[in-house]
Amino acid sequence: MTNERRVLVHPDKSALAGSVAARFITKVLDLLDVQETVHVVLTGGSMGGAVLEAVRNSPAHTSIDWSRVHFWWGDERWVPDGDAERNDRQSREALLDSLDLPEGHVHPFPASDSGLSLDDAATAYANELARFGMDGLPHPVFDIVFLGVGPDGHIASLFPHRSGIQVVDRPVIAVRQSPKPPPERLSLTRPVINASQRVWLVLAGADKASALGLALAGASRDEVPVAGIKGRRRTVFFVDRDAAAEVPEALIARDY
Ligand SMILES: O=C(O)[C@H](O)[C@@H](O)[C@H](O)[C@H](O)COP(=O)(O)O
Repeated sequence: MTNERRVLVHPDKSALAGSVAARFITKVLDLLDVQETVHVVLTGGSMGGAVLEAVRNSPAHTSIDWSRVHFWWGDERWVPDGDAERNDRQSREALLDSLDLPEGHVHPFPASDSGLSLDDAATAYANELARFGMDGLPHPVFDIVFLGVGPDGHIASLFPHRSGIQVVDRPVIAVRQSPKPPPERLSLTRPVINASQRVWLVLAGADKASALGLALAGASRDEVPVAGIKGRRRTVFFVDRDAAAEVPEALIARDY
């Protein structure tokens, strides 16, 4: 079933993290058989870290030549470098610090103590994306984009009823007055995410059920931003039972 949205349901958070980690390892190995490098976008949020920890704890991850993998982020919180709130710090602690990665393959958003303004930081990240442009686009065509989903249906830092989810003329936006703290953030935009080969949304918990149900029932992206997300080849929602409570039965595949 190519390029259709699929929902894979797991019994609980830990099974979910383990299953996504196993699929990720297998997919990266398969991709590296047929292409030189793999570009992955990481996410903040609770499940983002849990999946990366499960990758680190899986002995199979050592079969990957990580020096051929690039890591980017879907969004970042505008706080100082090394702050515990930064998505990149969470990802580094969960996995990246334990890998042998060439420094130029890790692409964090600038931090609030970088000397750049928030707007200049957005431009700087757009320039970094452009250095790896593919298919005539000013950014990589990502192989795998991980996204968490907020209870309000936001993805990255694209929130309901805000202009960010409608932006199509830039790859990166500066976000102010975010409804989720901290108020200032940087985010990839929808066209960059949707140009990716695969979008893997990972979400757990009963507080996500309504957003997921609405998104799959055809809500607008303005109301529920995740509704506007679709990868070129695959869009998979990896969820636990609680998050799946309002998903139409016909869309569900159970991974247990
Ligand atoms: O900076 C952030 O917080 C995120 O990148 C955000 O988009 C997150 O992924 C969702 O809010 C889900 O977060 P939880 O899994 O913690 O609910």
